[in-house]
Amino acid sequence: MAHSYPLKCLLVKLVMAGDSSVGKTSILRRYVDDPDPSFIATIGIDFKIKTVTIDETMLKLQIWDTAGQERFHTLSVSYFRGAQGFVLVYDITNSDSFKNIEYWMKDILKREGEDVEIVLLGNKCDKEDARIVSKEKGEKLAWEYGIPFFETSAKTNINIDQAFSTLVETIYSKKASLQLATDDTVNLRESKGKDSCCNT
Ligand SMILES: Nc1nc2c(ncn2[C@@H]2O[C@H](COP(=O)(O)OP(=O)(O)OP(=O)(O)O)[C@@H](O)[C@H]2O)c(=O)[nH]1
Repeated sequence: MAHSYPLKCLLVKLVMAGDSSVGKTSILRRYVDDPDPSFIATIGIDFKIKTVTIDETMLKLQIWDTAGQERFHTLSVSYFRGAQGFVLVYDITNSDSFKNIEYWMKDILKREGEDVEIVLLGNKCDKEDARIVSKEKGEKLAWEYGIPFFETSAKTNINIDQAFSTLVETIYSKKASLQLATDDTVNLRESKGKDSCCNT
């Protein structure tokens, strides 16, 4: 019987980052649509799995939802290690969360170097009346960092899929060539057939 599995399956680690209450968990829940989250209660770190297919390749996204509170900062950044992509979030109604993007960027680049993909999200764009950070400011900051930018709403489901798709497609296009040569060293794991990472 001809197998129906795609030829390749790659594991991609993504991390949600940004200040407390900007909406990281809400964005992730909206994207993954998973009512039964995996939760490591003792350390307060949550992750979810979502599988997407690009071309003939399955990508198993392991998305870590870190805590934005200052007291968890050291713990949160410890989960940055080995990530290929970051969803960096601020709240358009909270200017501090926008100012702190600079520090989150430094944390990411300091730990993971330049070889990561990052997407910047200005979340809660459904709250136009309470807006403090203009869309232009968000666009300008993202342009300075050379990363994609979206204004999103986890509440009304604006641009959530688009933001993740952009991030994942960029990772896929850049890593696809590397993976053949370096495999695990770029933390993209390929497997085939019955024990594939995507056949869970
Ligand atoms: N109006 C509106 N509210 C949102 C949106 N996203 C999240 N919220 C609300 O903002 C609050 C914080 O959301 P969370 O998803 O818990 O934020 P977080 O970034 O995960 O917070 P930490 O876990 O403390 O880091 C909750 O009350 C959400 O319902 C959005 O797009 N629009």
